[in-house]
Amino acid sequence: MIEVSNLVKRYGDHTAVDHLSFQIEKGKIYGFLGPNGAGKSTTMNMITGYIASTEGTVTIDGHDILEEPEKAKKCIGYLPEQPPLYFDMTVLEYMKFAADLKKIPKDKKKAMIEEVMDMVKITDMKNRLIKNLSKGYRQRVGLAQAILGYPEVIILDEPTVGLDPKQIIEIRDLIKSLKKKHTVILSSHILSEVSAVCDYVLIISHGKLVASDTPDNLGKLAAGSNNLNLLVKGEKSRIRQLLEEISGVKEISIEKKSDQEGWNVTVSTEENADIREEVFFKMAENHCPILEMQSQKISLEEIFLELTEDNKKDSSDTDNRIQTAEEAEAVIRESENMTEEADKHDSSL
Ligand SMILES: Nc1ncnc2c1ncn2[C@@H]1O[C@H](COP(=O)(O)OP(=O)(O)OP(=O)(O)O)[C@@H](O)[C@H]1O
Repeated sequence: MIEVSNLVKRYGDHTAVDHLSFQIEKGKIYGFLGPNGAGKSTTMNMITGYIASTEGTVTIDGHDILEEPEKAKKCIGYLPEQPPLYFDMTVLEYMKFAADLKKIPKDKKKAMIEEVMDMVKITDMKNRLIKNLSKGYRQRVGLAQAILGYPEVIILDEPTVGLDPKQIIEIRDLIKSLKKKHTVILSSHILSEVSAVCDYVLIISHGKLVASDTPDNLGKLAAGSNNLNLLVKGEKSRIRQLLEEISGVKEISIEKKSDQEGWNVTVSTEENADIREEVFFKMAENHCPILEMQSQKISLEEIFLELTEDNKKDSSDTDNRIQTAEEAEAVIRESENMTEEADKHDSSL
């Protein structure tokens, strides 16, 4: 569907996107994840033909975005980070304007606009000036123009930034529903967002692709290892010796906490090595009873932070935006009370 090959964007000496290559298949939701300044918007702007690449190519359904821009762009609906809205138009006027730009046939225009407005729930606001809408409704209008014409691919740059919790949930549900008929690419710097919505995640740091996989597989991808934590009774040296005999074991640490029976054992294993059963039988056969066993998976969050750590340290663009799921949730909780106020304000206008 989309093929990005060795894409590079340089601004003077600064390389914003550095030899990116990936493929996008039909009918999935892809998440472009990376810290601020990683190069997400620049990449999206090149995919959609908003800006030209320094090197590399983007083809959409076989059409090169620079050589056959009209044909390629016909397949794409784009919601940039700043929605391209005209504040002095009403929602309906803007939708008609967007439909004309997209050359939607006259006989289909009215029905399609009504259908799309209904889909993103802005029908009640159709006669309201865009400048009088809340941020959430403006975002929906931006989304409506991206969906208009039902392009095969819908590209959304940070679609939930600045929205309140209720609006975030609604927009996420809407994005998920788009998957039935469209391929969706969205960018975000919030990990919980991509793992909640996307089938496939591309992690970008310093303009480079540092990992790409399903959220599940990325979650399993340990940065070298997974840990198994045990509480075991028996002789310390014997426990160590037995564990050393198991293949896949990388490191063993054995400590005793004064207030408890048995040894606290942490075994770090190679990626994808599941040694739990072997540990259980070996310890049982050798009369070293296991009192507790817990396998510690490395979270997607830890992987994301590790893969993009340098970017966070170096980035001159780092601002006060939310970086982690915890921060996002704290903000969400804080702003929960504001949701109803915003809704009341909208319906009183
Ligand atoms: N027009 C430009 N001129 C010079 N540098 C630019 C320009 N646009 C972007 N950059 C730089 O390119 C890098 C990537 O920016 P980009 O906006 O693509 O990042 P991003 O991952 O989308 O971040 P954010 O989430 O903050 O938007 C940044 O260092 C940015 O300062």
